Order: sequence, then structure tokens, then C-alpha cells
Amino acid sequence: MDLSTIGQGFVGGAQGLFGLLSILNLTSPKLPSAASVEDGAIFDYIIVGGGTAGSIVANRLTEEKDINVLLIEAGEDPEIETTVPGFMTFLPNTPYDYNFPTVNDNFSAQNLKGNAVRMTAGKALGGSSVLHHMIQVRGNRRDYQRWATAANDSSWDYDSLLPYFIKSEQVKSPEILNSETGSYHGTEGYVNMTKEPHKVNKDILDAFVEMGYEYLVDVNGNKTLGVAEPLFVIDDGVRQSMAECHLSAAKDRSNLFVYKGTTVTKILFDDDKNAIGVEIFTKDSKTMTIKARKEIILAAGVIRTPQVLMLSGIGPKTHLNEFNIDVISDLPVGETFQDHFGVVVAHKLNKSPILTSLSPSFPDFKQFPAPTTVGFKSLEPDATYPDFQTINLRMPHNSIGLPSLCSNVFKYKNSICNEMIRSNIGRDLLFSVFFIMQPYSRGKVELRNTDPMDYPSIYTGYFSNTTDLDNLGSYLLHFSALANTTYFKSVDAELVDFNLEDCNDLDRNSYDYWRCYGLKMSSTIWHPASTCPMGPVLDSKLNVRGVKKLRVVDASGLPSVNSGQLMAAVMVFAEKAADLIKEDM
Ligand SMILES: Cc1cc2nc3c(=O)[nH]c(=O)nc-3n(C[C@H](O)[C@H](O)[C@H](O)COP(=O)(O)OP(=O)(O)OC[C@H]3O[C@@H](n4cnc5c(N)ncnc54)[C@H](O)[C@@H]3O)c2cc1C
Repeated sequence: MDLSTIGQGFVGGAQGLFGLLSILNLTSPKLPSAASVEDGAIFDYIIVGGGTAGSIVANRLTEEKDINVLLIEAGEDPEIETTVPGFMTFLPNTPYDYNFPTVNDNFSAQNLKGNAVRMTAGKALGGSSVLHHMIQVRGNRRDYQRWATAANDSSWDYDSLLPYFIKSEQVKSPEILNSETGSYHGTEGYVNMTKEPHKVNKDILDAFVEMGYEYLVDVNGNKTLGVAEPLFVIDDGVRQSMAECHLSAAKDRSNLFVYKGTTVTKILFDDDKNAIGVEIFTKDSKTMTIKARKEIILAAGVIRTPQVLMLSGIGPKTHLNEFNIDVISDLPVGETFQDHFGVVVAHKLNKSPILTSLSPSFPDFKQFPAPTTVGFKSLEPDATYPDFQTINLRMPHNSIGLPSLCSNVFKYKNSICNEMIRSNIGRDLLFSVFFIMQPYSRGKVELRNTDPMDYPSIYTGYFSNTTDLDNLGSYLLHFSALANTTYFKSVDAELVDFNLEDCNDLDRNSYDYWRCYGLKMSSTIWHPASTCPMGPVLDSKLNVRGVKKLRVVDASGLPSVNSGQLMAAVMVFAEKAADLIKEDM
């Protein structure tokens, strides 16, 4: 029996229900109403993209009453179901997911449907923060030192950014606030954060401690190596998207105008290379021009920002010449794409009496879909930064969330998801998402054509540097010792064996098996970044090199990914960017 089809049925049913809910338009009263904008209208600032970074910048700039801001977003208000944390696994493949195809490299991601990654990304006010996985991990201080080095500007190092981390958040966990890491956190920011609530992770935490991980109350403080229960951007049962937190706060300001369902197709320049306006394509299929007196801030995300730049004449000269685009600034736009990529490893555990999809208290849709722990580890004995991370979800036996997690979120092929679902019948499953923190491999984003509504070509570049695959094999071999811990033995834990072609004949305890597994099970962890990075493309004030009055503020501007979850890095990037823009007002 093809068990995956049951999961697909659930997904289809849930998404059908979402369609009905959307008619009620339940999130709109919280968000800025839609502005009506005339062709040729002029604003002080235009922000392109009302996603994670764009929402933050819009809120911060409109704190200044003397200027006005137009925020242009290709999507609409996020639908009500996006605010419900437990619906997370049903959100990909909806009209508010770009679901960007990537190019099949015939090497990585071969056990995903279509033999290539589909890159989930939010198309709505709030952007990817309306459908992402809500785990908040800043990463390691070395990550931000790398940014400072790339930017040649020490104001991007961790100590300089710490006030922005604090400013951005409203942590509501007394356990963290009263701990030694309390001073690393804010309690007055816009983004509410609460700690993993389920309180059933002790066995799993103990197993990691036995493996040599240090138990931490908080991985966002002075120590970033260890195992912990994470912080989530969830408060009072509601996902804290950047629309929910930042745009709702700015909703009634008379200097914020939000143009929804409208795509920016091009940045317009005068003869002195000043960015003076944008060309837009509205939802009623009109092409119009909007002008900016002061600046344009591009925040269209890691795929669309390089596409808009290239279509506007900013990108690699030879590539733009192929499409007869006049070159305004010859820059390596799109050439340094980076992502976190990794695998899922699953262990069958015992049947926990308090965790069952069918019990009245679980799943609780107001929380993250499963009890969760996060682990950060290096194989170097004295390391101060992690080599890899695991996110461990304890899925209850017969979980209704597992099929959609496997098939709709990760998009593994039916053969993989069937085995996963079968293994969950009558047994809890530890579903571990496992990935390298600082991969060497880089991909690229290129134009496919000059149609701004079409997708560009995305080459993920996973394992293009084979050191990543060699390292992944070593890290996974180390991780496989989890099965030998006291708790795992006590419940006769079993690794789920997916019968992977080419790996099948290898000894399950060997490096060769785990290297093979790493390649065959590879998937994105949805942290694409660095297509227009500070350094080669942006200066340290985030201005696009070679032109004036144009900045980039989103994940594309990060020089590299952080050793954690990317949104924390995007949030701090946007908070600092807003201050940089204000300094030049
Ligand atoms: C499935 C998934 C799970 C994730 N899980 C986590 C997690 O658990 N924790 C974490 O920290 N991070 C997570 N992330 C990563 C994080 O969500 C992203 O890194 C971050 O939200 C990116 O922010 P951004 O501002 O760069 O882009 P986005 O938030 O994607 O915003 C870009 C916006 O620009 C709009 N836009 C695009 N083109 C145009 C145009 N031409 N004109 C007008 N508007 C345009 C888009 O519609 C979108 O709203 C996850 C991401 C995904 C996709």
C-alpha cells in the first residue's frame, strides 16, 4: 500500500480547508490596508518586498514622521492558517509559496520528488516568515566575525550586533531570562519568543549529553555548542511572522503605504546612475512607474533580488550581454549562492503514552508540531563553534503530521516517506534534521530569460566542494552512535533504513555508508543566502556598488549563512540596515 498517498490526502484536505478560510480574510484587520497608488507617484523611500527584512525596515523607517515609505509586495496578506503554528507542514505548495524549482544536477537531492530541490519561499506580507519553521537560533560569534571581515567593517561583528539582537526580540521565557544568558536577550522588541513547551524531551536530552553534548538552557547566549530545547517565534499560540510583529505595529501610521499583489520588475536609473524609481506590474496587469526621492531598498529575497538587479542592468557583464541587457554596474550578482543542506535521519523509539496524535491534548495546533530539541557539535575537542546541527522532532506514534512533514515539507519520494510512515506505526519516531553549519559549496542564480514574472535558474551547488560530502559522512557516522546511548538501547531504538540504492551493501556502521547516505538523502534546510553579498556586491552600508541610492536588505546581502537558523541573522541585518538608512536621511 502506498502510505504516502494518505499523507498527500491529508495535505490536500487541509489545503482545501485553507481555501475556504481565505474567503473570510481574517488576517487583514491586523495589517496595513492596501494603498491605492497612481502611475508616476513619488515617495521618499520605496521598499521592494514586504517579507522578513522588508517588514522590519518598513516599520523602523516609518518611526520617522517626516518621511514617507511605499512598501511594494508581490503577495497579499498572509492567510489565517499561516498564523497557526501546528499547520506548518501544510503550508508549502500553497499559492503563497513560490516553490521555486532548482536545476537537477543529477548528483544531489536525487531522492526528492523531481530529483531536485523545490525551494519553498513565502509570497505574502511577512514573506518567508509566514511559512518558515519558527526556530530561533542566532548562530556563533564567528559567523558575524566573517561578515565583518567580508564587509571590512568591524561594526558587523557579534559584539556590535548584540544590541540589535536584543532590540529585535521580546523573549518570554523566565527560564532563559533568569539564566546566565539572560543579559543576551531583549524583552521589549517586536518579535515575541517562547521556549519549547512540551516538557517531554528529557530522555532525548540525556542521550545527547551521554554523547558528549553539554546541556544548555539557551543556545543564543555565550555558548553555542551543546543541546537544548529551542526558542520559537510563537506567542500565545500564534506564529510571530514579521507581518504579525512589525507591519501590524506600523499599521496605522499615515506615512506608511503598502501596495499589495504588485511586482517590481525593474529599478530605474538616471544618467548619473542614481536609482530614481521602479517599474511595477500590478495585479490588474498594469505597468506603471513609481518614483523615489531618497532611496530604493531592495528586499525581494535571495532569489528575486538578484533577478531584479540583473534585469535592471546590475550583474555579471558577460551574463547580461547574453540577454542584451545594458550593463549599469558589472558585479558578481547571483554567483555566490549558499544554503544549508543536509539530511533526515530517523530512529524508531518506544511508544510514549503521553504523545499520540489521537489524544485530545496532542497535537496542539497552537504549538510547534512536535516536541523538539536542537544540538550543535564539533568533532574538534576544543572547538568554540559547531560543525553541524541537528533538529530533533519527537513525532508521536501514528503521527498525522509525519506524512506531510516527509512528503510536503521535505518532498522526499514516496519510497522514502512510505518507509518513514511504516516505521511510525505504533512507535514514536525521532525525526532528526541534520546539516553542516558552514558549507564550502556555493551555487548560483542566473537569468533564464528577461521575463520578470518567470523564475530564474537556481543551481544549488550542493556538494560542489566535495569536502562537504566527506565532512557530512564523518559527522553522520558520529551521530549514528546515538543508537548506543542508554535511553536508545532501553527502548530498542532502531534506525529507519530507507534501502538507498548504492548504499545498501555498505556496513551501516561505516563512514562509507554515512557518506553515501548523506548524498542520497540530501535536501535543502531552506536557508538560502548570499546572492548579493556584502563585500563584492554591497558596501558595508549595504549600498549596491557602482550605483547610488540603491541598497539591498534581505538574505541575499548576507556574506554567509549563520551557524543556526537564518531568520535571526536576517532580522539583525535588517535592524542594523534601518539605522544605516536613518543615518543618511
Ligand atoms: C520552509 C522554510 C523554513 C524555514 N525555517 C526557518 C526557521 O525555523 N528558523 C529560521 O530562523 N529561519 C527559517 N527559514 C529561513 C528564513 O525564513 C528566511 O531566511 C528569511 O525569512 C528570509 O527573509 P528575506 O527578507 O530575505 O526574504 P523573504 O522573507 O522571503 O521576503 C521576500 C519578499 O519579497 C517579495 N517579493 C519578491 N519579489 C518581489 C518583487 N519583484 N516585487 C515585490 N515583492 C517581491 C516576496 O513575495 C516576499 O514577500 C526558513 C525558510 C523556509 C522557506
